[in-house]
Amino acid sequence: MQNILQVDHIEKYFGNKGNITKALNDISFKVDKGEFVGIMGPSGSGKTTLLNCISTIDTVTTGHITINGKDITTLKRRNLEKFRRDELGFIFQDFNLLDTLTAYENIALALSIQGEKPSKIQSNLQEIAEKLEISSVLDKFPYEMSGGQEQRVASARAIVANPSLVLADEPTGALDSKSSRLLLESFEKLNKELSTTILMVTHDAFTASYSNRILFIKDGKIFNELIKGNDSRKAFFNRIIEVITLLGGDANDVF
Ligand SMILES: Nc1ncnc2c1ncn2[C@@H]1O[C@H](COP(=O)(O)OP(=O)(O)OP(=O)(O)O)[C@@H](O)[C@H]1O
Repeated sequence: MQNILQVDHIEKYFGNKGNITKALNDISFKVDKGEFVGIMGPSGSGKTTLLNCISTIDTVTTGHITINGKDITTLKRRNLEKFRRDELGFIFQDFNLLDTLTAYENIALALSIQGEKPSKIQSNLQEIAEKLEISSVLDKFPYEMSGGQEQRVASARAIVANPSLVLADEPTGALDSKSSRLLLESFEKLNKELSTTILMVTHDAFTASYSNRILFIKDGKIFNELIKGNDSRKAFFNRIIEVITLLGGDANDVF
């Protein structure tokens, strides 16, 4: 199995002498191509910091992160932007679509920046729009769409250029339960049918239950890992709740 992400003994400190927060404290893990991995943990456990370091938005204090064979902790600043554009796709909680562009234009932007031919853009985009069930809203502006449609458009934008790794930060955070389910079913489809590799941070057990493996973080360390294996999503959900309960979390609003 091809390794897409390797995180090696990373640490991240904030602050300075006398007032240091160790946000990440010796974290190591790997993600192979085609995996759908969830990251869970209580508030302040380091999830966002970890995602920011992997997405090259922030830098680690020590350790290494390798994405698709490149050590991003040693990449020069001027190469980072190109690296992000070519290798990573981002899905945020608040969609981040451009208001003045239609859904089609928002998605196509990612490809036109890369210099793709218009005909190639159209065929890639149509295929992904069908998988995400947004073909009928491609001519609409963000204000004309539901939150769920906006997030599926944002997801199409994240994967249309076929990045090595898609990073999602609380992607269902702003969605109602029906839209969340639809979005997660599309993630499942993209992961199974296109082998899209997804790393998703969430505090929500239902959302996490769509992934195939979950890393639990507490106080900047990985303290548990759950693998879905042949479990149904419901059985996996129950196992996630067990871990959370074991840790003293509330099963309703998880962490
Ligand atoms: N820029 C910063 N400066 C100082 N401390 C920070 C900074 N960013 C994060 N921290 C601290 O690092 C720790 C981890 O924060 P992080 O935001 O990664 O947690 P999280 O698990 O994403 O939390 P949440 O679920 O609430 O978003 C916390 O103690 C936080 O206060």
